[in-house]
Amino acid sequence: MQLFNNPSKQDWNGLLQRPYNDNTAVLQSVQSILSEVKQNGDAALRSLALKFDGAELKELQVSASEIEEAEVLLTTELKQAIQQAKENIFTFHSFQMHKPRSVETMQGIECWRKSVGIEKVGLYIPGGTAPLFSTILMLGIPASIAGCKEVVLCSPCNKEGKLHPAILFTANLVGIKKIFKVGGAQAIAAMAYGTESIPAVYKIFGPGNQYVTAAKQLIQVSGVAIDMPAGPSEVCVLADETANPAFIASDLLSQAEHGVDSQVLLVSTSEPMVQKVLQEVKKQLEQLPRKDLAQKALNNSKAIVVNTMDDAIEMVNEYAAEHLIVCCRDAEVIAEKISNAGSVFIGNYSPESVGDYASGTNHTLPTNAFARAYSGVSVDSFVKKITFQKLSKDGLKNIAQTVIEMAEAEGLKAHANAVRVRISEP
Ligand SMILES: NC(=O)c1ccc[n+]([C@@H]2O[C@H](COP(=O)([O-])OP(=O)(O)OC[C@H]3O[C@@H](n4cnc5c(N)ncnc54)[C@H](O)[C@@H]3O)[C@@H](O)[C@H]2O)c1
Ligand SMILES: N[C@H](CO)Cc1c[nH]c[nH+]1
Ligand SMILES: [Zn+2]
Repeated sequence: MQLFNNPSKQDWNGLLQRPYNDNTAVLQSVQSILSEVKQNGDAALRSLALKFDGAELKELQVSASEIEEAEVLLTTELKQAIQQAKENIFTFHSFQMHKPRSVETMQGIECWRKSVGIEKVGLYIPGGTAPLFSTILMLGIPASIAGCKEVVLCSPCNKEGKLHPAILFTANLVGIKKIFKVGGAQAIAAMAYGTESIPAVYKIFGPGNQYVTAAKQLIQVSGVAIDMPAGPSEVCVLADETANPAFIASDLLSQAEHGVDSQVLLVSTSEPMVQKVLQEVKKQLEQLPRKDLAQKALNNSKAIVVNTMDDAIEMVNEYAAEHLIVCCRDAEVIAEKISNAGSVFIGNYSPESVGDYASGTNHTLPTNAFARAYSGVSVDSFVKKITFQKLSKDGLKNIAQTVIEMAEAEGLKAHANAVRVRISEP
């Protein structure tokens, strides 16, 4: 992790760049994967599974017996943990569903809006470097609360052509039956275009590596919606001299261990504090089984010291991190000043890992500064909001002149007539 001391504001933009900003090569190879799947369907999926996952697949869909067998392969403790996480995530997300409320905009004109679940959705569950079964809870629970009728799940298999039992157990727990052993950009293509085995969906959700994220961005031109670009994980920690260096180091490493393309950032007003964190990072890194991955991510990562807390807040807002941890005096007051972040963790006892797994909030979040404009996944992501209106005859009379005036000014006489014909009815 490189240390930068009081960089000038002109240098901020360069400093805050993500490591793999130029994804031209990734986009090109993903484009050819998308075309291959569009043309050759299941056959392309089999050959890409061999190429990227080393697996020779006969059936792409997980069978009912594979799902049943998975349950006995997990410990009771893990099943209980998944169940607890499910309950918290359900509690947080069920509060996001609103009952339609009708508003009378003028006398006799009633308008309302209703949320309707998207009928067919596809969930991508990352599995290249770790089987992220927690992501199934993050996507499957809001999909079920929203009332999505058809849910398709894709995740890459191992060399033996199998999905991790925790993926199968968790999918079954949230009621997902259509599970496919397909990963990477090819999974996104399959859910967008449909193949002989995999049904096409209307919207695709879920995080993934650079290939998966590029594929989600590219398939939008074919009319399929996506949740957001949720690429390689990142965390930014905002800390002053009151923070605990060991806690901060553990948070930075928790996201660095996701993969070589992750980035972590420490922004602080205290150089001595940053030095202590850097020492702690070295110490704690040695204990990690995924030390090599984390080390590569740390090579892309930065610790930045600034003069004032106002500068620090401005910097983290410009960076727009997927996750922001605020470990400062008056952390709650500072958190109120955050305008760009996927999810914020306040104070010394709110490590990001709790949001990754079990506190209740969603961990599928915008990366690569997309938090400036996108929100993380929620029940809203799985619904369309349809507006309705009903006018009485008197209501139409009340608004008639307004509409006729405006329609005629736009030169659209037929629009005006649709009102006139009704109010002139005897
Ligand atoms: N933003 C979020 O909300 C969020 C949440 C969880 C995880 N993540 C991120 O998801 C990512 C998961 O990545 P992963 O790699 O472990 O799993 P993954 O499932 O996203 O990707 C694995 C697949 O990538 C494809 N692939 C690998 N190398 C390729 C190449 N050279 N060309 C084309 N395709 C290739 C293969 O098909 C492989 O099956 C991590 O970066 C993690 O940080 C993000
Ligand atoms: N930190 C990831 C989101 O960027 C989510 C996750 C899943 N498992 C562990 N972490
Ligand atoms: Zn994580």
